[in-house]
Formats: sequence, C-alpha cells, structure tokens
Amino acid sequence: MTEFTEIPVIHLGDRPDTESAADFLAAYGTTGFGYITGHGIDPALTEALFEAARRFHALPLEQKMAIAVDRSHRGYIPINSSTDVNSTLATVTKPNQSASFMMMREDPVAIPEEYLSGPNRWPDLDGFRDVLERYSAAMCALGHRLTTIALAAAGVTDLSILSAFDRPTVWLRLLHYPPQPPASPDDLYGSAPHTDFGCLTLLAQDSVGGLQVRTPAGQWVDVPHRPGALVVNVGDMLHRMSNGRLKSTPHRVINRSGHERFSCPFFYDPHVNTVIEPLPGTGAPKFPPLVFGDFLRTELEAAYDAHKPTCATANSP
Ligand SMILES: O=C(O)CCC(=O)C(=O)O
Ligand SMILES: [Fe+2]
Repeated sequence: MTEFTEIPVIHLGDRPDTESAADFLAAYGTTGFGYITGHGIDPALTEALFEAARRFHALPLEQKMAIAVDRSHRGYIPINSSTDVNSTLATVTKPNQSASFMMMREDPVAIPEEYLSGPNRWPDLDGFRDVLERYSAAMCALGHRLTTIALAAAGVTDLSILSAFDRPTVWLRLLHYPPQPPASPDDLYGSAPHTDFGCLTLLAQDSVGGLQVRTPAGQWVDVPHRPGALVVNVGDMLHRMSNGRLKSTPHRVINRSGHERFSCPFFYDPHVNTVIEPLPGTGAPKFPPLVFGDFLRTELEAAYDAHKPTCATANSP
C-alpha cells in the first residue's frame, strides 16, 4: 500500500474524460481523496448554499426539531444523535459533535417498497429550498461525470451499471460543527473516523479546517480548504465495484479551531435496489455481491437514533 503525505489535485475542465481517468486512478488508487478543480460549479451557487446553511443552523432549536430527521433520513439531525458504533477504525463511544440538515432525492409521495423513499422536510426559510435544489441538480450532473471517469479509471469494460444512477440516491448534508474545547477528550470527534457508505462524496468546506484523512500507515493528513476546489472521495460501494482498485479512505473531523465550521458534503450513489459487485474488467472478484439498500439499512440503524428499530417515528406519516 502506498503511503501519502498530501491530497492530489485533479483538474477536469474541458479535457476528455479519458485523460482525467488516468489522473483519477493515480489519486484514488492510493489516497482515495482528491481536490477536483475545473468542475464547473458556479462559485456563487456554492456561496449561496453556505449562506443557506448558516441561516438554517441559526434558527431556534425548536424550529429545527419540528423537522427532525425521519425514517427516510430527511430533515434535521441534532448534535449528539449519531454515533459511529460500526466503526472498525476507532473505538467510538461518544456521539458526533455536529448537527446537520439532510436533503435527499425528492419523492413527492414515498414509494413503500423503496427504502429511504420520501419527500424532503423543508424549514420555513425563504429561498432555502430553491438554493438546495439548484445545488443538488448541479452536483448530480457532476457526480454522474465523475462516476463515468471513475469507472474508466477502474478499467470497467461494461458500463451498464450507469443505469443504476438513472434515479440515483443523493444526499446533500449541511453540516455545522461547533468549536470543540481545546482540552476535549481525544475520542470526542466532530465526525468520528469512518469511511463513506456509497460511491462518491463531493465536499465543499469553509476555510476553518479540521478534516483529516488516514494514510495506510495510520498517519492523519490535513485536508485544508483549497479555494474553488471540491474535496472528492471514494466510498465503500465504489471500492467494491472497482474490486478494490479505488480506495475508500478513513477520515475524521476534529474542530479545535475555536471557530464554528460549516461543510456541505454531497453523496452521489446508485439506486437503493442496486446489486453492488466487482464490475467486468476489474479482475477476479474479491467481494461478494450485496444490495446497496440492505447495507445502508444496517449502517443507518447502527449509527442513528432516528433509525433504531425501537425508536418511535414521531414525525413520520
Ligand atoms: O465535514 C467534513 O469535512 C466531512 C464530513 C464527512 O466525512 C461525512 O459527512 O461523511
Ligand atoms: Fe465522510
């Protein structure tokens, strides 16, 4: 396994995707993380998103709790309500020191047989929904382009898996990390060490810092803000689909900056009914097949209070 000390930069721009694929493999075959530049997302849209995030988190708690996260994983996730107990990367006993708003695909009416289908839970904030929907649409297009590049990078020869992204599973999360006391315990995290569940994560972050990724030797490398760039990483499902060629790298957030931190990850994943398995062209399979929705259910039930099998669904229909 290749050790690394910094996060590589991959420029998209107008280059043919085949050219970007070579850079993508160099970055994601080792670090699993990269800064993507030339991605085409309007900086004014990203700025508007952060503004929406600040306005949302400044609302009174009871207004946010009125749209508390439901079983379809949409709405407000308060601080101290998720713990990464499934983590094999650290002994995690304390809940994450962050709160967030979660938007997913808008299904006006929940489809009962589809895990995590449902409408979003919107706060009463002027212009909020419009900004999030525009940002999500732009990120879907970028997510699709990056997925195509990732499949080429992994050497996938049959692209029929792309139909699993016709109705993708998408998550736009507006995270707020309050400052942690400088003397807070070592096992208190804004986000405990974890790998991401899905395929690709496209993260916009403010300039406060606190995100770190783990090298194969166990060192933690900072991922500072890089103006105009998105931090993109590979998740567990793309790791499996690429038969391990693309890495799903552990990362964490500790916010000891003394300032509040905002970040907006966008997760671009296939439909929940997709069978995830090593794809043609990636060699003899090293992973058994699994259904994405089954995997997600296990992870969400373990980590989130709102998904515990015994938890009453106070806000669900
Ligand atoms: O806030 C960050 O920088 C990272 C968040 C993260 O890792 C996640 O939500 O999966
Ligand atoms: Fe993550």
